Amino acid sequence: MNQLVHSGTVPTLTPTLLYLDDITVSFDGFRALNSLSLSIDEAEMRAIIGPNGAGKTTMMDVITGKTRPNQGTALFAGTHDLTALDEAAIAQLGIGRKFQTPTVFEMHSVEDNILLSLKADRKSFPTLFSRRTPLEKERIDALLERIRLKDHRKRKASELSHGQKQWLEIGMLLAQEPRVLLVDEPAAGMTDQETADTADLLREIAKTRSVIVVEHDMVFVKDLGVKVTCLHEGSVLAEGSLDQVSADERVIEVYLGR
Ligand SMILES: Nc1ncnc2c1ncn2[C@@H]1O[C@H](COP(=O)(O)OP(=O)(O)OP(=O)(O)O)[C@@H](O)[C@H]1O
Repeated sequence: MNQLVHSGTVPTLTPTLLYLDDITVSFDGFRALNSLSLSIDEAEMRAIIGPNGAGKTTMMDVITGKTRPNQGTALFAGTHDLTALDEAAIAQLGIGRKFQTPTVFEMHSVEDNILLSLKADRKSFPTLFSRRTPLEKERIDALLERIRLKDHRKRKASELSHGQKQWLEIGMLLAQEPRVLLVDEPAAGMTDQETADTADLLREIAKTRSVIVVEHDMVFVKDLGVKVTCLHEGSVLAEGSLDQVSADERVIEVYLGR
């Protein structure tokens, strides 16, 4: 959905999907988010960087309804007020979140993990033994291809490498057709090759969906090649290309170092 944004005197239509404005979250008086404003377009990938304690996780918690802000606006697709919805309702809207540690069904095969996610709205136990519809089979194949696990479909998830488990979980989230995917440090603990493949995977996903990636690995962020937002003390410190943000004196001071 497009959102009307007034730039100067001429209103223009921009495809804003996620709009945060003046978000503040206080924990016993300490502001984890301090008047944070940020907007993400439809099918945009954004990298969020910043020092420990900058508020990155708290921002994701606000978007997914885990934490309620004390003040501010959080709109999804121009109309849905995220501050008024619970986590389940927000997930239903199409906001998927991947935490840092992979959570897959270890004892099930790779393809059954995807199948369970396709059918997540039904009871999982009977569905594993029920026939796969041709449409389900087609979707599982497409997802396995996308997450680079087609040749591993029959293996137990527990046998996958750490990187492959991360991809599997991304595939499970994709099975739910999110409009935006929030991903927390996907490259942590991956080999160099897996890290490069993950950057490719996220770029492919971002052709049709928005992706927000929280990341500390600057090589990976460079590889993503997307707009970067640096948070500090709960607000946006700098925003732009990685080159612009990493040349910013304030970012160097609080995060990147000299
Ligand atoms: N439930 C809570 N109660 C009290 N303080 C909290 C709570 N959650 C977060 N904080 C504080 O809010 C600040 C922001 O934390 P947050 O986890 O959002 O930062 P971050 O940017 O994700 O950091 P990191 O890179 O270390 O994950 C930190 O100072 C943290 O200690």
